[in-house]
Amino acid sequence: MAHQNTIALIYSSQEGQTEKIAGHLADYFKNKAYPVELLDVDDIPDDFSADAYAGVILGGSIHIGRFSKTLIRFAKANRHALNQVANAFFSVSLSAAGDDDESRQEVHHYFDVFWEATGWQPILMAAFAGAMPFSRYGFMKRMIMRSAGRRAEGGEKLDTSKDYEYTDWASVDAFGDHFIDQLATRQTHSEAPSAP
Ligand SMILES: Cc1cc2nc3c(=O)[nH]c(=O)nc-3n(C[C@H](O)[C@H](O)[C@H](O)COP(=O)(O)O)c2cc1C
Repeated sequence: MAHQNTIALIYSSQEGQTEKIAGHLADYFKNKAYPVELLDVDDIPDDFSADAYAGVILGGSIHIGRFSKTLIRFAKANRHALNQVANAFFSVSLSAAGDDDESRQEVHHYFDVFWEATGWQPILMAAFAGAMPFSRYGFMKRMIMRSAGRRAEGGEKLDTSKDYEYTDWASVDAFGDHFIDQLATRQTHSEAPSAP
């Protein structure tokens, strides 16, 4: 059983950017003296219990319009326990790097799909811009991301010999601060004396 002060940070990542963001958040919380458990959703132990933690954050990336099946399954199975503790969700996608209406609609659509598939409405949510690590892509991913990348980089400027990162780390830190606020509010409420 985890210590009651611990934050569980659970991520699903294909090329490493969501894992990097989750790792960044873990360091951010540790620097503020919160114990953290960083877990890949694919390696979650069977006896995992969300309500053994002070709070749980889930993070997942989008590939071809979808979050990973394991992440969806996990959020759906644990949705009631997640609501018993401080909770948050973040998505990672290339759409979140765009500042046009189409990109914003895509980001909202991904959240809608997540809610519909899991039945879980997290208290705190954020959409972070991801990355295009061309050096990590095989043939198929390179082909897919070449056209998506042209949109992100403005046409022919795209250089597929480079890795691109769009994550705004200040907004990741701000998300961490909002989560700490939520933890503090819950703690205050649970410590408050009950009404006579
Ligand atoms: C094959 C592939 C498909 C993708 N499809 C989408 C997509 O449909 N929408 C989107 O916004 N981003 C898409 N992306 C971008 C990823 O969400 C982005 O690269 C993110 O940083 C990946 O995070 P991860 O490394 O944690 O898996 C795609 C990336 C790849 C490689």
